[in-house]
Amino acid sequence: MAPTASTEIKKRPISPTDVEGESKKPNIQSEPSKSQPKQRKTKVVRRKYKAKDVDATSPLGILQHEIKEFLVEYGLEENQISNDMPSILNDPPTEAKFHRNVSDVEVIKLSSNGDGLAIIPHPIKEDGKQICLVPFGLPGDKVDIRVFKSHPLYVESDLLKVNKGSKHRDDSLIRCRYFGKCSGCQYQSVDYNQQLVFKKQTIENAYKYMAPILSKTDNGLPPVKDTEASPLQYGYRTKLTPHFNLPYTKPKEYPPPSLGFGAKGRPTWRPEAEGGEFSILDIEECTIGTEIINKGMTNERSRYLQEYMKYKKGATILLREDTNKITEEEPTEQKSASTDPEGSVSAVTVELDNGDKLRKTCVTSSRQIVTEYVNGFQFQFSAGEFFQNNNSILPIVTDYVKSNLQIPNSKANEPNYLVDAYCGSGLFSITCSQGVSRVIGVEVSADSVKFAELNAKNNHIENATFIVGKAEKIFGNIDTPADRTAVILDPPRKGCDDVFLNQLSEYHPARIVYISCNVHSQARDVDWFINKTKNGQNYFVESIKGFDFFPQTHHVESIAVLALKN
Ligand SMILES: C[S@@+](CC[C@H](N)C(=O)[O-])C[C@H]1O[C@@H](n2cnc3c(N)ncnc32)[C@H](O)[C@@H]1O
Repeated sequence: MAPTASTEIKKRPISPTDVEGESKKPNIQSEPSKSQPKQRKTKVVRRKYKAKDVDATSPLGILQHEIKEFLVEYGLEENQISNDMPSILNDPPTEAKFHRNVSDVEVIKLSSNGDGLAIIPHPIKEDGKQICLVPFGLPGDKVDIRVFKSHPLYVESDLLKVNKGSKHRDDSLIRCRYFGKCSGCQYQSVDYNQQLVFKKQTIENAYKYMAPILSKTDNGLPPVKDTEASPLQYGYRTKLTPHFNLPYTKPKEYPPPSLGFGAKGRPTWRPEAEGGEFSILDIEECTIGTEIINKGMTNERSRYLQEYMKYKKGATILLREDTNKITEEEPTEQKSASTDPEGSVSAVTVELDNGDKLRKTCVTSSRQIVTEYVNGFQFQFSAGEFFQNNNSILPIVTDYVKSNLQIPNSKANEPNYLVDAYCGSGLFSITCSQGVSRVIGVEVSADSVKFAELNAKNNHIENATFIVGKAEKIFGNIDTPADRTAVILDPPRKGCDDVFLNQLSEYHPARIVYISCNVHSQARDVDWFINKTKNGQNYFVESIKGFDFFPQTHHVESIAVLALKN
């Protein structure tokens, strides 16, 4: 069904959007001439380059640090690597010189978002160089590329051909027929242990760039621990969201637009990769998705192919795994879930080592309640709300968090407490509740708090209470003695704000366990907390460790533990 990729190397059409920050079309205006009223004179307005705002903890923000490091390592000045954006925008011959093919480029290192980084000759400056992003490039690869997009201090390219593979490259490991085109995975051609090494380096770099004070202080940071492997390296993702766009002006009849995930450039290095030549790839299966999620994808795809003409605009399809225990006594509750073309609910049955049998289905409605099991605890939540996406690693992560909450020098029977900021539907509050006198969870989503309360009840946890509110306002409501309280932080990608970190410092808990899906905002927050808040200097970073929630991708979850100095 998915069109096969063309092996021809197509020249990208020159487009205004191929220059960062420039989106306007050339503005050509006509003005009446005073002397000859009938003749029209054309005035060409030059297109201006305007840089986009970049979040400092996003991959583009981190790229600025990586570029600076390159300049130092290679003894280059900024003016040697800079690109003349007004000329690229306004002068087609210059543009053609920049957006060109370059052969036998050596990939030097990996960027924080898993792209290779290379240095190539500058197309205009005699002693100049360009810093180039090479998607799917690995350190040591020798590759042919096509530069297609310019930015003031770097360029972007498509990978055309791998001439000599890096020592880390083994393309026989690739399992996905879309790998090389899909923006989801970057590391399928890398041995799994090496992926874990790359992720450890990402964490080390994140602290180097984003925690400048701690990383320059003797004993400011402990060595980053080895990254914890995911028990499942494929077939682990319990949620996927394929999407599609529709044409702006719809003819009476048109073929189904592709349904899948975003494409990564227009590479030709894997001519066998499927998915078509679209910005959204046409995808029928995802190798990192669980078996039932892939069944759901097949079902929803065939439904989409029948019904796409009924949609008014593009949409995202939710695929969320729902797990229910099969018991002899009670029949499994029949919830609505993705059905095959014959109308039967698709299901997968799994038998665990302890003899428990689980029935998995795929839910597509964001409001439907789904269930997951972690370390013997049952969790329910709305399919559209946040829940971690890799169930296989959650027992390891929750055990690790729990083991790091111990208040030092505790005497037997002394009460201790747990505050779980950004608690969602109670994952850490509940899995860490045993051995703690009281747990208080705080969460901005009232829906998630409703489920946190339900999950505590269903798991017979009686020492947990949950508050709907912003973590930034939490400390007015917390009455537990700070020296007996550990705090878990698990904020969204953007991290914690200064208001929250100042209050946390004022509160002065005995321990802090900071879990993050964006190690760059974590590193920034840890540096700021210790060096810029009132009581921050009383803490030290006890440990930093990565957890591989997303094998085959560049993503890494990081847990930092902060403890009070003696
Ligand atoms: C990364 S999730 C972690 C959830 C939970 N710890 C888990 O593992 O399932 C972050 C959570 O923070 C919540 N959140 C976002 N901003 C918040 C804020 N300002 N105060 C409290 N919670 C917030 C989100 O709704 C989301 O549930």
